[in-house]
Amino acid sequence: MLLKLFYLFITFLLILFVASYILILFKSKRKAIVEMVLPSGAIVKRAFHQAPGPHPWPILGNLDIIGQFDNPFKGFGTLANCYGDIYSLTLGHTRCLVVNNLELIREVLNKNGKFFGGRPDFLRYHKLFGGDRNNSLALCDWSQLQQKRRNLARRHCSPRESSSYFCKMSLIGCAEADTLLEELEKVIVPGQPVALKPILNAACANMFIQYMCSMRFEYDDEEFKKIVWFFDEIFWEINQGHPLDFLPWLSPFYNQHTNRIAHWSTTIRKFILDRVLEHRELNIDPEEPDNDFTDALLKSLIENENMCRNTIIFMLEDFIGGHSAVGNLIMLVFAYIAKDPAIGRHIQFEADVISNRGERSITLEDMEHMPYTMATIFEVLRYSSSPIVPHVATEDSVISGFGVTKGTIVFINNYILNMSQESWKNPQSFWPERFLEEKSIKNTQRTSTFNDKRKISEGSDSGIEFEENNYLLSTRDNQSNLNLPEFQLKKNLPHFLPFSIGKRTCIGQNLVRGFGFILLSNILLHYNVSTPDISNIKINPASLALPANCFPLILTARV
Ligand code: HEM
Repeated sequence: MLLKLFYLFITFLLILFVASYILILFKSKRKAIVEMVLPSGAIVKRAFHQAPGPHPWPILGNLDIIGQFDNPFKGFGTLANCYGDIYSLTLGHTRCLVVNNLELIREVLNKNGKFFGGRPDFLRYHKLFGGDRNNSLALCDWSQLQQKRRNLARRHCSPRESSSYFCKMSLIGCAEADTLLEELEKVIVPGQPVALKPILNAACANMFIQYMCSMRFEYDDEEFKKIVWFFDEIFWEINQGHPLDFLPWLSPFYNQHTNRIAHWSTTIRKFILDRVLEHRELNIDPEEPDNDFTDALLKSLIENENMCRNTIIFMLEDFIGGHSAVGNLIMLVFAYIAKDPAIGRHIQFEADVISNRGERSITLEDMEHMPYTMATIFEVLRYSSSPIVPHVATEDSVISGFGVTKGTIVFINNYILNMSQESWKNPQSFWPERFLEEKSIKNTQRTSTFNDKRKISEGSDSGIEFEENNYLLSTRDNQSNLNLPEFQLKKNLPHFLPFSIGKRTCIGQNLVRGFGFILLSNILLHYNVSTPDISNIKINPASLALPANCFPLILTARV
């Protein structure tokens, strides 16, 4: 009897292996069928072979190869040496395409963006957004609702320099930075390391919540502290690969993990509902202009039949959650400063000059006069190469002559772009100066006001929205008097895509730069940052996320 069971089990496994292998081979051999328009105007269907790649195993596909690397994006780069800049992989049973150079990335995200608007169907994504990842702005597939949500969010959450939203961001950021400094004074014991990340994240969360919902929370509010921590856990989680993504049949073994993810996000949504929305819904006046993002969301409930109450709770979850990205980014800046104090001293030099040695807080208007500070933020973005959320082909298409079948996940390898010897001098070194250039005469002699800015990235497809820095002549004179170096941020680096390009580019990049700058500059204006033990600072390549419970730092008040 036992022997029979054993044979049955072996037969079952064999069938499973064979079925898996047939499915994998079928998916990898299938040609993409694409309609082409001939010069005569006639439309014909043509079949295209998929890009080559390593031969897949049953069940695992090529997960065995990727699993050998401490970071998948490093692995993608190594494989490019064997298979070229575009190649296919099979992860579990999912067909994937990896693109490794700028031209190909543009071809996917810009030229053919309409065919690659989907997102992967990972179980963890569903768990984070109430069982349906389409509730999330960043993890949903492209749709009309998404277009509407993006437009609404862009209006409020992508403040342009000339807008009133930008002034609002500056005021909120500076007020919260002052409160943070008071908070730090309370918790810092001279010479002792402090767990900075939760406090920094709380300050970022308050900046975001004030900007989007016109309210803030105390740093010792236990519920607030909890959701800030959970947001940070989610940011870490979402930046990690997980076996479940490609082997979803393992889910019974990861129940505890997925339940934990669901718990984090339901707790956050309950907080948003109880402590933010309920109070706001009572006070909404449809006749009054929008005061903030929450007003706009609540009004869209009345105006747009596609919107429902859940949609706006999820949108607030998504957008308030953006604060964790800023907190992690600034923690990373501090990590690099702790490793190389000269970087901190350069930023402090700029901060001292602009604020007349701390006589006033640093505001967003100072951003363009502190190019080294911004260059340091950009260098962290380059060096940590935040992965671009994978895209998915929504129909058969062609990239660089290779067929891409519907459902293929496309990995955009911006890590390889950021570490390329051709694009960057000594890419392995952390060197903010690479983002600076000497200010041209043309630029420094312009006479225009702070509000008179022309966006020069128009027509460029760089994900970074650069503004031309036109200083008032008087401001320039001040600058020379103050002896600031005549440098500016390099503009329009087409190979630098930290926020991606195309129709799903990041909506939060202006908030990142604005709030990130205010936090970094004001903290360094008042404190030196160091570490009790440099070996504690562990930074993963190709990741902007640090574990929620990460290294402490020593903050020493400047005299
Ligand atoms: C350092 C911080 C950040 C980095 C490096 C970053 C980077 C990115 C990248 C690479 C994408 C993917 C674009 C694509 O799929 O092609 C993205 C999407 C997105 N980001 Fe960010 N982001 C940051 C912070 C934020 C913040 C603070 C917010 C919100 C307040 C935000 C909101 C979004 C949204 C909504 C999307 C999805 C857009 C869509 O799929 O249509 N991000 N971000």
